[in-house]
Amino acid sequence: MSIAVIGAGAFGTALALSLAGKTDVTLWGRDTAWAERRENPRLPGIALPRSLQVTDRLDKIGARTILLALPAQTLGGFLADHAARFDGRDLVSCAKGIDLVTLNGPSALIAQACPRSNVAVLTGPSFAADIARGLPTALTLACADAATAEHLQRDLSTASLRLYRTTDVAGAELGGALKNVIAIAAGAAIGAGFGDSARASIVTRGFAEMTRLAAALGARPETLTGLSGLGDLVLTCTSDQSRNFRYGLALGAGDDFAAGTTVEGAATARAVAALAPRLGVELPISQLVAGLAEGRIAMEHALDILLNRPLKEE
Ligand SMILES: NC(=O)c1ccc[n+]([C@@H]2O[C@H](COP(=O)([O-])OP(=O)(O)OC[C@H]3O[C@@H](n4cnc5c(N)ncnc54)[C@H](O)[C@@H]3O)[C@@H](O)[C@H]2O)c1
Ligand SMILES: O=P(O)(O)OC[C@H](O)CO
Repeated sequence: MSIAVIGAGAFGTALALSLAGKTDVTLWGRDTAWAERRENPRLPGIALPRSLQVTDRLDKIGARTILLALPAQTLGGFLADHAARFDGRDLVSCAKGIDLVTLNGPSALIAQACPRSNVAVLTGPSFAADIARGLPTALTLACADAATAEHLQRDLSTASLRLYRTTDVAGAELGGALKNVIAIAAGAAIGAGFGDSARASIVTRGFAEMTRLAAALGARPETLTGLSGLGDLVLTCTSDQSRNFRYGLALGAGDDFAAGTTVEGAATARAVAALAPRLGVELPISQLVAGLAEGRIAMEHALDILLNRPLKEE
């Protein structure tokens, strides 16, 4: 068995490192100048073993199983250029977002570009640094084809990475994408000084939004209560390790935020705001995050917008 990881950011590198202890792994990045030092600046302080092959040449990727760990908004462009190379192999999406151009999730983009492939999703509560350090982590592996789900679950589990499987691709993928939006709102509440009670309300009402939207897009509600939904929501809304949460903190506090940081929830909020009226679902927190991210709504009006909505049953 051999595995390739496409995308040498923090997550792709962490997954490659974890799997390299078990099998033959090649990590592809568009910029691998760091490879000789065996330390990726996106994952500082983590030494990469010599056994992990790092390349910037896609023609070197021969593995049957490919993990795609690029940010969601860059995946469409990458597939437009390179999909033919991968069609027919097992392709595992590791991105957590909704594409702003098509309003599709990464798995649908991949399936459209590579119609002969089995497409799976690897998602769930996991910081790259935790995986890279070998800390215990549980993830969800979703694939509509049950046999492929089983073999990918086996192949991608390691001593510290425990995978659960499901055939609900939409549910698993949407949980991972939508929790990023709610994490921005949770961070904004903390950054603005609204307190932990406000954060708990946002997590709970945000989870209701995630479940509503996912159901409207064909997901099974129970998937949202699993690792990929509730599990990841809890992690991301409560940890300073999360870039989405930290971006929210900065929005709430009126601080600058480091440009170039991958914050999937900002674009995904805008995608969700575009989907909501089409699907006839109400998503006030997500729509507020979209407005904040676009600069259409000022933070000082955010609380009024949420609190002045009509009173209703829970
Ligand atoms: N970092 C984490 O803890 C973590 C955990 C779980 C899931 N994820 C998900 O993994 C995905 C990637 O996140 P990350 O943390 O690795 O991001 P990152 O910011 O660490 O790295 C992104 C990488 O993508 C590369 N890239 C960007 N555009 C590209 C393009 N067009 N072609 C080729 N390479 C390109 C960049 O060079 C960079 O190496 C996101 O969807 C994220 O939500 C991240
Ligand atoms: O740093 P974030 O906010 O992109 O979160 C990383 C992972 O998705 C957490 O599961």
